[in-house]
Amino acid sequence: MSELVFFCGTMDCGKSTLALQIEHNRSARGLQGMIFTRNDRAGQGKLSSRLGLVTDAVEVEDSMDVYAHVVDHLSQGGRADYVIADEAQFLAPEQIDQLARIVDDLELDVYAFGITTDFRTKLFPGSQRLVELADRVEVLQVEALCWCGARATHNARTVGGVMVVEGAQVVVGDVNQSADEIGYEVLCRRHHRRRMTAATARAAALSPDVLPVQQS
Ligand SMILES: Nc1ncnc2c1ncn2[C@@H]1O[C@H](COP(=O)(O)OP(=O)(O)O)[C@@H](O)[C@H]1O
Ligand SMILES: Cc1cn([C@H]2C[C@H](O)[C@@H](COP(=O)(O)O)O2)c(=O)[nH]c1=O
Repeated sequence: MSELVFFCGTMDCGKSTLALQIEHNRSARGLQGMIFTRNDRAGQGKLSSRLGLVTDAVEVEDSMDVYAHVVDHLSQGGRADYVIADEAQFLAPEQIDQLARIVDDLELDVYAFGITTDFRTKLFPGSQRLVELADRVEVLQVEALCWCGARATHNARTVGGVMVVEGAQVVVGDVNQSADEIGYEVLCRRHHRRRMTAATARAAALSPDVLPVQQS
């Protein structure tokens, strides 16, 4: 029975790497996948992992019907044995419904990968729809870590290392950006709630307020 699987986790936990591994293992056995992505950091029509691997993919545009795209491909004599959708949080809810239809009507496995929540801990609409529709939701096992060593569960947006809570939901970016750039950092819930990033924790530790007072 084919299924819709949502592989999720924080940023930088290995989702795209797993997508590329699934693609590699299936293509090594002669299967052919249809790979979708949207807004990958490597550019339009790319699925890339921080381990340096990258493959070509179909860029999902706003108005695209992903079900119709696969049907067109098949009806023109193309082959698709399974479907991968990376950065699935950026897909519209209707496009997630189209992925489910690929599973149900075309009987293809669909593997979707994405972060569940944004920098304000709110579900992305595409991820919400995946949680609602997926046959299985798998949380990635390679856990990203907060600066304190706890499992990172949330994504923070930063400017110069300082967490921000205002702004557009979608801003393509990466972890470990240099100062002044908009970047991201994964945090445990405790430190996300306290807005305490690695940089602000370091600054607080160095502050004279928290140094032991020398009595003479
Ligand atoms: N130099 C490195 N050596 C080993 N593993 C690395 C290295 N750089 C990144 N990684 C691994 O790659 C993961 C990020 O993979 P990626 O697929 O890009 O994540 P995601 O798609 O979830 O954002 C990191 O959590 C880490 O495990
Ligand atoms: C938290 C958050 C993230 N994004 C963007 C930043 C990246 O371009 C992607 C996540 O990619 P990854 O492969 O999982 O690292 O999402 C965003 O636009 N808005 C957010 O709130």
